[in-house]
Amino acid sequence: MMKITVVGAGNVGATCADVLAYREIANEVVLVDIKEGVAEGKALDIFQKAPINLYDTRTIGSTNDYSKTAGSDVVVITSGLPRKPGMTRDDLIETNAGIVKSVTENVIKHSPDAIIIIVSNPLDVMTYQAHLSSKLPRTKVIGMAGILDTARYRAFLAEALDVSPKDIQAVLMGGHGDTMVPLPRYTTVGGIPVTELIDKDKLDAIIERTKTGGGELVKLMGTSAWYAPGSAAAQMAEAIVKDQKRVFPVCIKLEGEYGIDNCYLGVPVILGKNGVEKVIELDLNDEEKALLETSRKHVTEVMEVLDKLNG
Ligand SMILES: NC(=O)c1ccc[n+]([C@@H]2O[C@H](COP(=O)([O-])OP(=O)(O)OC[C@H]3O[C@@H](n4cnc5c(N)ncnc54)[C@H](O)[C@@H]3O)[C@@H](O)[C@H]2O)c1
Ligand SMILES: O=C(O)C[C@H](O)C(=O)O
Repeated sequence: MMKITVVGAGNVGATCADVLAYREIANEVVLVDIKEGVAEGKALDIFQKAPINLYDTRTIGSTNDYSKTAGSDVVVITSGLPRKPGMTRDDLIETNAGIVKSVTENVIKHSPDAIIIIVSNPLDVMTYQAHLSSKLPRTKVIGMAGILDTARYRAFLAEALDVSPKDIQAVLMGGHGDTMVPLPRYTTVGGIPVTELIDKDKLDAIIERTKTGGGELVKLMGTSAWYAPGSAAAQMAEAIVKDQKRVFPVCIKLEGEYGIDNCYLGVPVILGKNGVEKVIELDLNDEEKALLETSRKHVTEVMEVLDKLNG
Protein backbone atom coordinates (compact mmCIF):
# COMPACT_ATOMS: atom_id res chain seq x y z
CA MET A 1 0.00 0.00 0.00
CA MET A 2 1.65 3.21 -1.17
CA LYS A 3 0.48 6.60 0.03
CA ILE A 4 1.47 9.95 -1.47
CA THR A 5 0.53 13.37 -0.11
CA VAL A 6 0.49 16.48 -2.27
CA VAL A 7 0.44 19.76 -0.35
CA GLY A 8 -1.02 22.68 -2.30
CA ALA A 9 -4.11 21.87 -4.35
CA GLY A 10 -3.53 24.67 -6.86
CA ASN A 11 -2.53 24.29 -10.48
CA VAL A 12 0.61 22.18 -9.99
CA GLY A 13 -0.57 20.20 -6.95
CA ALA A 14 -3.93 19.20 -8.44
CA THR A 15 -2.26 18.22 -11.73
CA CYS A 16 0.29 16.13 -9.86
CA ALA A 17 -2.45 14.41 -7.81
CA ASP A 18 -4.40 13.69 -10.98
CA VAL A 19 -1.38 12.07 -12.68
CA LEU A 20 -0.60 10.05 -9.53
CA ALA A 21 -4.20 8.82 -9.49
CA TYR A 22 -4.89 8.01 -13.13
CA ARG A 23 -1.53 6.33 -13.59
CA GLU A 24 -2.12 4.36 -10.36
CA ILE A 25 1.26 5.41 -8.99
CA ALA A 26 -0.06 5.13 -5.42
CA ASN A 27 -3.02 3.40 -3.77
CA GLU A 28 -3.93 6.56 -1.89
CA VAL A 29 -3.30 10.20 -2.74
CA VAL A 30 -4.01 12.88 -0.12
CA LEU A 31 -4.35 16.46 -1.33
CA VAL A 32 -3.97 19.23 1.28
CA ASP A 33 -4.59 22.97 0.96
CA ILE A 34 -5.06 25.86 3.34
CA LYS A 35 -8.06 27.18 1.39
CA GLU A 36 -11.28 25.73 2.82
CA GLY A 37 -12.81 23.01 0.64
CA VAL A 38 -10.46 23.29 -2.35
CA ALA A 39 -8.48 20.10 -1.70
CA GLU A 40 -11.60 18.14 -0.79
CA GLY A 41 -13.35 19.32 -3.96
CA LYS A 42 -10.45 18.55 -6.28
CA ALA A 43 -9.83 15.14 -4.67
CA LEU A 44 -13.51 14.28 -5.12
CA ASP A 45 -13.47 15.44 -8.74
CA ILE A 46 -10.39 13.29 -9.47
CA PHE A 47 -12.04 10.26 -7.83
CA GLN A 48 -15.22 10.79 -9.88
CA LYS A 49 -13.04 10.49 -13.01
CA ALA A 50 -11.89 6.99 -11.92
CA PRO A 51 -14.84 5.06 -13.40
CA ILE A 52 -14.34 6.92 -16.71
CA ASN A 53 -10.57 6.60 -16.94
CA LEU A 54 -10.45 3.22 -15.17
CA TYR A 55 -8.22 3.51 -12.11
CA ASP A 56 -8.70 2.59 -8.48
CA THR A 57 -6.45 5.04 -6.64
CA ARG A 58 -8.32 6.66 -3.74
CA THR A 59 -8.02 10.44 -3.58
CA ILE A 60 -8.72 12.26 -0.32
CA GLY A 61 -8.81 15.99 0.32
CA SER A 62 -8.04 17.90 3.49
CA THR A 63 -8.16 21.53 4.59
CA ASN A 64 -4.98 21.75 6.63
CA ASP A 65 -5.67 18.54 8.62
CA TYR A 66 -2.34 16.76 8.44
CA SER A 67 -3.55 13.73 10.40
CA LYS A 68 -4.99 12.53 7.07
CA THR A 69 -1.48 12.52 5.58
CA ALA A 70 -0.09 10.17 8.27
CA GLY A 71 2.21 7.43 7.05
CA SER A 72 2.85 8.91 3.59
CA ASP A 73 5.72 7.34 1.65
CA VAL A 74 6.27 10.48 -0.42
CA VAL A 75 5.14 14.07 0.12
CA VAL A 76 5.15 16.56 -2.74
CA ILE A 77 5.14 20.21 -1.60
CA THR A 78 3.67 22.61 -4.15
CA SER A 79 2.16 25.14 -1.73
CA GLY A 80 3.16 28.74 -2.28
CA LEU A 81 2.73 31.69 -4.58
CA PRO A 82 3.46 31.35 -8.27
CA ARG A 83 5.11 34.32 -9.99
CA LYS A 84 3.29 36.86 -12.13
CA PRO A 85 4.67 38.56 -15.27
CA GLY A 86 7.62 40.82 -14.43
CA MET A 87 8.65 38.80 -11.37
CA THR A 88 11.62 36.47 -10.94
CA ARG A 89 11.28 33.22 -9.00
CA ASP A 90 13.54 34.72 -6.33
CA ASP A 91 10.94 37.45 -5.67
CA LEU A 92 8.77 34.72 -4.08
CA ILE A 93 11.30 33.82 -1.38
CA GLU A 94 9.85 35.63 1.61
CA THR A 95 6.26 34.36 1.36
CA ASN A 96 7.11 30.88 0.15
CA ALA A 97 9.84 30.24 2.74
CA GLY A 98 7.28 30.75 5.53
CA ILE A 99 4.80 28.44 3.78
CA VAL A 100 7.36 25.70 3.03
CA LYS A 101 8.67 25.87 6.62
CA SER A 102 5.28 25.41 8.27
CA VAL A 103 4.10 22.79 5.77
CA THR A 104 7.30 20.74 6.17
CA GLU A 105 7.00 20.83 9.97
CA ASN A 106 3.39 19.58 9.75
CA VAL A 107 4.24 16.88 7.21
CA ILE A 108 7.15 15.49 9.19
CA LYS A 109 5.11 15.21 12.40
CA HIS A 110 2.80 12.70 10.71
CA SER A 111 5.17 11.07 8.17
CA PRO A 112 8.65 11.05 9.72
CA ASP A 113 9.91 8.50 7.16
CA ALA A 114 8.58 10.23 4.05
CA ILE A 115 10.70 11.36 1.15
CA ILE A 116 9.93 15.00 0.41
CA ILE A 117 9.83 16.44 -3.10
CA ILE A 118 9.80 20.23 -3.24
CA VAL A 119 8.19 22.08 -6.14
CA SER A 120 7.60 25.57 -4.64
CA ASN A 121 9.83 28.38 -5.91
CA PRO A 122 12.53 29.58 -5.74
CA LEU A 123 13.10 25.84 -6.09
CA ASP A 124 16.70 25.29 -5.00
CA VAL A 125 16.34 27.48 -1.94
CA MET A 126 12.93 26.07 -0.98
CA THR A 127 14.63 22.64 -1.03
CA TYR A 128 17.14 24.13 1.43
CA GLN A 129 14.26 25.41 3.60
CA ALA A 130 12.55 22.01 3.65
CA HIS A 131 15.86 20.30 4.43
CA LEU A 132 16.40 22.67 7.38
CA SER A 133 12.81 22.28 8.66
CA SER A 134 12.57 18.50 8.25
CA LYS A 135 16.04 17.62 9.57
CA LEU A 136 15.95 14.58 7.27
CA PRO A 137 19.06 13.31 5.46
CA ARG A 138 19.80 15.23 2.25
CA THR A 139 18.95 12.19 0.12
CA LYS A 140 15.33 12.40 1.30
CA VAL A 141 14.64 16.10 0.68
CA ILE A 142 14.93 16.83 -2.99
CA GLY A 143 13.67 19.38 -5.50
CA MET A 144 11.87 19.01 -8.82
CA ALA A 145 13.13 21.25 -11.59
CA GLY A 146 15.62 19.32 -13.70
CA ILE A 147 13.04 16.95 -15.18
CA LEU A 148 10.93 19.95 -16.20
CA ASP A 149 13.80 22.00 -17.62
CA THR A 150 15.12 18.95 -19.48
CA ALA A 151 11.63 18.17 -20.80
CA ARG A 152 11.32 21.70 -22.19
CA TYR A 153 14.71 21.35 -23.90
CA ARG A 154 13.74 17.90 -25.28
CA ALA A 155 10.37 19.18 -26.52
CA PHE A 156 11.98 22.15 -28.32
CA LEU A 157 14.54 19.83 -29.91
CA ALA A 158 11.85 17.36 -31.01
CA GLU A 159 9.98 20.22 -32.67
CA ALA A 160 13.08 21.60 -34.42
CA LEU A 161 14.20 18.17 -35.68
CA ASP A 162 10.65 16.94 -36.39
CA VAL A 163 11.23 13.74 -34.41
CA SER A 164 9.38 12.10 -31.54
CA PRO A 165 10.01 13.70 -28.13
CA LYS A 166 10.38 10.10 -26.88
CA ASP A 167 13.68 9.75 -28.73
CA ILE A 168 15.44 12.77 -27.22
CA GLN A 169 17.61 12.01 -24.20
CA ALA A 170 19.26 14.88 -22.37
CA VAL A 171 20.35 16.25 -19.03
CA LEU A 172 20.47 19.78 -17.63
CA MET A 173 22.24 20.72 -14.41
CA GLY A 174 22.48 23.64 -12.00
CA GLY A 175 19.92 25.92 -10.41
CA HIS A 176 16.33 26.28 -11.61
CA GLY A 177 16.63 29.65 -13.24
CA ASP A 178 18.36 31.52 -16.00
CA THR A 179 21.72 30.11 -14.85
CA MET A 180 20.72 26.48 -15.49
CA VAL A 181 23.40 24.48 -17.30
CA PRO A 182 22.36 22.67 -20.50
CA LEU A 183 24.73 19.94 -21.65
CA PRO A 184 24.63 19.46 -25.45
CA ARG A 185 27.51 16.97 -25.11
CA TYR A 186 25.13 14.70 -23.23
CA THR A 187 22.15 15.16 -25.58
CA THR A 188 21.24 12.39 -28.02
CA VAL A 189 18.49 11.68 -30.53
CA GLY A 190 17.89 7.94 -30.69
CA GLY A 191 21.51 7.49 -29.59
CA ILE A 192 22.92 9.97 -32.16
CA PRO A 193 24.76 13.00 -30.67
CA VAL A 194 22.49 16.01 -31.22
CA THR A 195 25.38 18.07 -32.59
CA GLU A 196 25.39 15.79 -35.67
CA LEU A 197 21.77 16.68 -36.44
CA ILE A 198 21.39 20.40 -35.74
CA ASP A 199 23.60 23.40 -36.41
CA LYS A 200 25.10 25.35 -33.53
CA ASP A 201 23.02 28.51 -33.98
CA LYS A 202 19.75 26.57 -33.78
CA LEU A 203 20.94 24.59 -30.77
CA ASP A 204 22.06 27.78 -28.99
CA ALA A 205 18.64 29.36 -29.61
CA ILE A 206 16.92 26.28 -28.14
CA ILE A 207 19.19 26.43 -25.08
CA GLU A 208 18.32 30.11 -24.56
CA ARG A 209 14.60 29.40 -24.93
CA THR A 210 14.91 26.56 -22.40
CA LYS A 211 16.60 28.82 -19.83
CA THR A 212 13.68 31.23 -19.96
CA GLY A 213 11.05 28.54 -20.61
CA GLY A 214 9.20 29.17 -17.33
CA GLY A 215 9.06 32.91 -18.01
CA GLU A 216 7.72 32.35 -21.55
CA LEU A 217 4.68 30.60 -20.03
CA VAL A 218 4.24 33.20 -17.27
CA LYS A 219 4.07 35.89 -19.96
CA LEU A 220 1.46 33.94 -21.93
CA MET A 221 -0.78 32.95 -19.00
CA GLY A 222 -0.21 35.55 -16.26
CA THR A 223 0.76 32.70 -13.91
CA SER A 224 3.23 29.86 -14.16
CA ALA A 225 3.01 26.43 -15.80
CA TRP A 226 1.39 23.33 -14.29
CA TYR A 227 0.88 20.42 -16.71
CA ALA A 228 4.58 19.63 -17.25
CA PRO A 229 5.59 20.56 -13.66
CA GLY A 230 2.81 18.43 -12.11
CA SER A 231 3.72 15.47 -14.33
CA ALA A 232 7.43 15.87 -13.57
CA ALA A 233 6.82 15.78 -9.81
CA ALA A 234 4.61 12.70 -10.26
CA GLN A 235 7.40 11.02 -12.26
CA MET A 236 9.82 11.56 -9.36
CA ALA A 237 7.29 10.15 -6.87
CA GLU A 238 6.77 7.13 -9.13
CA ALA A 239 10.51 6.40 -9.28
CA ILE A 240 10.56 6.38 -5.48
CA VAL A 241 7.45 4.36 -4.66
CA LYS A 242 8.22 1.78 -7.39
CA ASP A 243 11.96 1.75 -6.58
CA GLN A 244 12.67 2.25 -10.28
CA LYS A 245 16.26 3.52 -9.98
CA ARG A 246 15.51 6.14 -12.67
CA VAL A 247 18.27 8.52 -13.72
CA PHE A 248 16.95 12.07 -13.44
CA PRO A 249 18.32 15.54 -12.82
CA VAL A 250 17.20 16.38 -9.27
CA CYS A 251 17.99 19.23 -6.86
CA ILE A 252 19.93 18.02 -3.81
CA LYS A 253 22.39 19.53 -1.35
CA LEU A 254 25.88 18.94 -2.76
CA GLU A 255 28.45 17.80 -0.25
CA GLY A 256 31.65 17.81 -2.27
CA GLU A 257 30.30 16.45 -5.56
CA TYR A 258 31.49 18.51 -8.53
CA GLY A 259 33.87 20.20 -6.09
CA ILE A 260 30.87 22.04 -4.55
CA ASP A 261 29.97 21.98 -0.88
CA ASN A 262 26.80 23.17 0.86
CA CYS A 263 24.80 24.31 -2.15
CA TYR A 264 21.47 23.00 -3.48
CA LEU A 265 21.77 22.35 -7.21
CA GLY A 266 20.33 20.11 -9.88
CA VAL A 267 22.56 17.14 -10.74
CA PRO A 268 21.91 13.74 -12.33
CA VAL A 269 21.05 11.14 -9.71
CA ILE A 270 19.66 7.63 -9.34
CA LEU A 271 16.23 7.83 -7.76
CA GLY A 272 14.76 4.83 -5.92
CA LYS A 273 12.98 3.82 -2.72
CA ASN A 274 15.59 5.55 -0.54
CA GLY A 275 15.30 8.84 -2.41
CA VAL A 276 18.58 9.83 -4.04
CA GLU A 277 20.59 6.62 -4.04
CA LYS A 278 23.60 8.04 -5.90
CA VAL A 279 24.72 11.39 -7.25
CA ILE A 280 26.22 10.81 -10.69
CA GLU A 281 29.36 12.88 -11.24
CA LEU A 282 29.93 13.77 -14.89
CA ASP A 283 33.36 14.72 -16.12
CA LEU A 284 32.52 18.31 -17.08
CA ASN A 285 34.74 20.32 -19.44
CA ASP A 286 36.02 23.79 -18.53
CA GLU A 287 33.14 25.62 -20.20
CA GLU A 288 30.53 23.47 -18.42
CA LYS A 289 32.35 23.88 -15.09
CA ALA A 290 32.29 27.67 -15.52
CA LEU A 291 28.52 27.62 -16.18
CA LEU A 292 27.96 25.44 -13.10
CA GLU A 293 30.05 27.83 -11.01
CA THR A 294 27.89 30.79 -12.14
CA SER A 295 24.81 28.81 -11.13
CA ARG A 296 26.37 27.88 -7.76
CA LYS A 297 27.15 31.54 -7.04
CA HIS A 298 23.60 32.61 -7.80
CA VAL A 299 21.96 29.90 -5.65
CA THR A 300 24.41 30.58 -2.81
CA GLU A 301 23.40 34.27 -2.81
CA VAL A 302 19.72 33.34 -2.54
CA MET A 303 20.53 30.80 0.20
CA GLU A 304 22.11 33.68 2.13
CA VAL A 305 18.86 35.66 1.82
CA LEU A 306 17.02 32.65 3.29
CA ASP A 307 19.53 32.40 6.15
CA LYS A 308 18.76 36.06 7.02
CA LEU A 309 14.99 35.42 6.86
CA ASN A 310 15.42 32.46 9.23
CA GLY A 311 17.50 34.64 11.55
N1 LIG B 1 9.87 23.63 -9.46
C1 LIG B 1 9.26 23.92 -10.59
O1 LIG B 1 9.74 23.58 -11.66
C2 LIG B 1 7.93 24.63 -10.55
C3 LIG B 1 7.07 24.58 -11.66
C4 LIG B 1 5.84 25.23 -11.58
C5 LIG B 1 5.48 25.93 -10.42
N2 LIG B 1 6.36 25.96 -9.39
C6 LIG B 1 6.01 26.62 -8.13
O2 LIG B 1 5.03 25.83 -7.47
C7 LIG B 1 4.24 26.68 -6.61
C8 LIG B 1 2.76 26.44 -6.87
O3 LIG B 1 2.40 26.87 -8.16
P1 LIG B 1 0.86 26.78 -8.64
O4 LIG B 1 0.83 27.24 -10.04
O5 LIG B 1 0.31 25.46 -8.28
O6 LIG B 1 0.21 27.89 -7.70
P2 LIG B 1 -1.32 27.98 -7.22
O7 LIG B 1 -1.53 29.34 -6.70
O8 LIG B 1 -2.21 27.48 -8.30
O9 LIG B 1 -1.40 26.92 -6.02
C9 LIG B 1 -0.73 27.09 -4.81
C10 LIG B 1 -1.63 26.53 -3.72
O10 LIG B 1 -0.91 26.54 -2.48
C11 LIG B 1 -1.89 26.77 -1.47
N3 LIG B 1 -1.24 27.17 -0.21
C12 LIG B 1 -0.71 28.37 0.13
N4 LIG B 1 -0.25 28.34 1.38
C13 LIG B 1 -0.47 27.09 1.86
C14 LIG B 1 -0.22 26.44 3.08
N5 LIG B 1 0.38 27.07 4.10
N6 LIG B 1 -0.61 25.16 3.22
C15 LIG B 1 -1.24 24.50 2.22
N7 LIG B 1 -1.50 25.07 1.03
C16 LIG B 1 -1.15 26.35 0.85
C17 LIG B 1 -2.78 27.84 -2.06
O11 LIG B 1 -4.03 27.93 -1.36
C18 LIG B 1 -2.91 27.35 -3.50
O12 LIG B 1 -4.05 26.53 -3.68
C19 LIG B 1 4.72 28.10 -6.90
O13 LIG B 1 5.65 28.50 -5.93
C20 LIG B 1 5.38 27.98 -8.26
O14 LIG B 1 6.34 28.98 -8.48
C21 LIG B 1 7.57 25.34 -9.43
O1 LIG C 1 8.57 29.83 -14.09
C1 LIG C 1 8.02 29.71 -12.99
O2 LIG C 1 7.87 30.65 -12.21
C2 LIG C 1 7.45 28.38 -12.58
C3 LIG C 1 8.38 27.23 -12.79
O3 LIG C 1 9.58 27.39 -12.12
C4 LIG C 1 8.61 26.92 -14.24
O4 LIG C 1 9.77 26.83 -14.67
O5 LIG C 1 7.61 26.73 -14.96
